[in-house]
Amino acid sequence: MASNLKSLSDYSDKNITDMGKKKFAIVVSEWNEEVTESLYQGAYETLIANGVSKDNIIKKMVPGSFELSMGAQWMAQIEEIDAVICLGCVIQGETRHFDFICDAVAHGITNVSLKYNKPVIFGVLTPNTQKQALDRAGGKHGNKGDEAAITAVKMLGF
Ligand SMILES: Nc1c(NC[C@H](O)[C@H](O)[C@H](O)CO)[nH]c(=O)[nH]c1=O
Ligand SMILES: CC(=O)[C@@H](O)COP(=O)(O)O
Repeated sequence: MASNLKSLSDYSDKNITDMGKKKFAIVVSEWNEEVTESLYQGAYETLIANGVSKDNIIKKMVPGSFELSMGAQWMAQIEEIDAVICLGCVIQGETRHFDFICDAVAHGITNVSLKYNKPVIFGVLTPNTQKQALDRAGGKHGNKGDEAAITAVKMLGF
């Protein structure tokens, strides 16, 4: 369902299990930092709102979304980490570079999740414009960071 039909920040909080002892890593891309920092704030606040301790949230930065897979792997291999949330924003430019980054990071994050048998959440915006990005990072379509965080919480309650 397109984001303009369902806010990224709307979710059911039914069946959320106790997150008091769960540890989360949030890996954030530095590219489009205005957007990714908003995604991080959304994810952080959503984790806290669902019972996660501030002391159990680790933030790590990577240069760009392409590096999210590597950052996710370095965090997922830490036994104490229960879930990894990857946040990025890849904005379409003039060339096909966008396609290669988006494809690589989607497959990379999936591979890390399956390799370490832990939720590794794809919280990466792939808009055509800066406006579309801002609309999905706390704007009219909600915050993709909220969605990524509640997805991690729900997966830990599987
Ligand atoms: N254009 C965007 C990038 N590009 C950088 C790549 O992610 C990567 O860091 C570089 O290719 C070196 O490996 N990254 C984003 O996150 N968003 C963009 O719009
Ligand atoms: C997604 C990108 O890497 C992109 O911003 C690069 O821009 P361009 O395709 O115009 O070189």
